[in-house]
Amino acid sequence: MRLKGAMRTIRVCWSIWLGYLIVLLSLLIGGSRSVRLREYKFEVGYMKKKPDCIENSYVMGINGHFPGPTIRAHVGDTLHISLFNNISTNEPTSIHWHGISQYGTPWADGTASISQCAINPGETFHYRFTVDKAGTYFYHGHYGLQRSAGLYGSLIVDLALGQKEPFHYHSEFNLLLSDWWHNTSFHQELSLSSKPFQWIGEPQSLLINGRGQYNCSMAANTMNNNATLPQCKFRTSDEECAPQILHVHPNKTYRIRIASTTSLSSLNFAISNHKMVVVEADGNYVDPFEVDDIDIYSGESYSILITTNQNPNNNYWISIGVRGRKPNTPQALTILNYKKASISSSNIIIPNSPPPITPQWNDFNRSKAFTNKIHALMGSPKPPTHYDHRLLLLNTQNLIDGYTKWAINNISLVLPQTPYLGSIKFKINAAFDRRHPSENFSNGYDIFSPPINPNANFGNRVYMFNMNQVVDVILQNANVLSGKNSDIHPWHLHGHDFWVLGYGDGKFKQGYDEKKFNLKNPPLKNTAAVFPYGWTALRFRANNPGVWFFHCHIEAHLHMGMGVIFAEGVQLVKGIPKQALACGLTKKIIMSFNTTNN
Ligand SMILES: O=C1O[C@H]([C@@H](O)CO)C(O)=C1O
Repeated sequence: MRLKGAMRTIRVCWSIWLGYLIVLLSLLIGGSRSVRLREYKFEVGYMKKKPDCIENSYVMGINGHFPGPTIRAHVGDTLHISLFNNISTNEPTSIHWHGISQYGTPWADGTASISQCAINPGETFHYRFTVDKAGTYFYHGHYGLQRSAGLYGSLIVDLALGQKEPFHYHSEFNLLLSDWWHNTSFHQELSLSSKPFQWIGEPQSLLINGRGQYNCSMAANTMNNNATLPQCKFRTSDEECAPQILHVHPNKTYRIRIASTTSLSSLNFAISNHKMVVVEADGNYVDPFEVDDIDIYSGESYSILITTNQNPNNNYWISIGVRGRKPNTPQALTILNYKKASISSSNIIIPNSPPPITPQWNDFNRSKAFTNKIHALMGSPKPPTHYDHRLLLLNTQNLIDGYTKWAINNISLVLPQTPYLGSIKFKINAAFDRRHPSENFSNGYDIFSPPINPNANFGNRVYMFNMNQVVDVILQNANVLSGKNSDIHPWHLHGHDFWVLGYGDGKFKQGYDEKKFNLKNPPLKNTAAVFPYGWTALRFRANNPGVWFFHCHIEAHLHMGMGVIFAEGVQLVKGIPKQALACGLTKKIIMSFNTTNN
């Protein structure tokens, strides 16, 4: 009896301990999930590749991969990426995590001369930051023209475990779009910086996940250029440049994440016979809307849903083509393969109808109609109804000492040697021009004529905001130097999302045009286009202590000075790692600290 009793007691104790153990384990697992640290080692360097099937191309890759490895994390995770500069051509580097707020870690934003010192060859920089919003993002080089050289990759943030998206899908694909030149980024840099200036021209190829095919027959057909071109290669394996084919099952819903890291091109994305429902833009949910195709500007990302409800015995084209600039680049193509339509590594069924035709490049009304369909999903944060600070930023193409540049309110940005984050925090006046930059431009400026005074100045002033101020930015487009054109410029803000309050044609009329602002359900984005001869109105709250780049996401335009610097609450920034500021005029100061606790 006694023995039985003792056995029972032991069993009860065991089950209690087992219970404790399970709770402890689940806490440990659960706890570590909510604060999971994800570590990556990135080694940046050049490698020989053929992104568009042309031999002897050199791309900037990571760990031998182009595009770089996809980072996938959950909301709340901390990423630690140690970035080793192994670039053999003696170039510094830095990587920007596009769309990530960097709240509390502004030194990890990856902007050389702004948030950190450029990383020299042989050095390792440690990026540590938390991802706080689910969505489709990417990362890319933010030094020189390294994005054009191929330094980019995807960054996907999933919801925290247990959370649900406001839409349903069976499976997903991830497409990172880019453009590719046969001239190296060195050549491009040289031609943009020389006197007389030489424009880089349109890209030779468009790439989907780093793969394209230069001037092959199918793609070129779509440009009515049906010469005796090489066959496009659609085999699924053994061809380095063969496109990644999207294999689907019939009657399912798929999420396709699409991000554009193009250096120049505005793109149109379409899938033959399939409607798409847009559900996410730049990491924010949008009120779902159905379209046949989407426009996507450099720096933007979308998620679309498609339903595979077409004849399952066929395959369907997926295409991207150039919009917004007179195209001189064939479409990039891949295939939506219904698993029933047989496919083997050597035999792919080419869709039986031609690829979708990219809409007219200069049908800007069509572009605006798409953009105006994007609204925030109900329940998204609403914009404040009033602003505290309004900037009117006019972009012009100018000549400075005979060099062709872009200027904002007559200043073409040249970054200083010392990162602003350090020089503002430690009040080093000599590091940059402390005067207030201009918040407006002349009332009489005629945006439809070439600049009357094409001379602008170089500068590096900073727009300083008080913490939590509501800032309006009106981007105003204008004619270029030749007086014959006005380009599209996709503007990207670091450190914040902004509400896109509206777009308009012509010159922004203060006191009148704001009556048309959408304050009800404007989308939150981090990149928005300003259309030719038009304006775009943005609103954001300056609530992220740090120094933030705001610039045209066209790599060549940024290189030509098309950007401004915003700063707020820099004195609140704590714990900047020494290595972020160990250069220029902050080097001595930062090295004298015992710890990172500045
Ligand atoms: O910045 C640019 O310069 C050229 C052209 O305006 C002058 O050559 C072009 O197409 C741009 O986008």
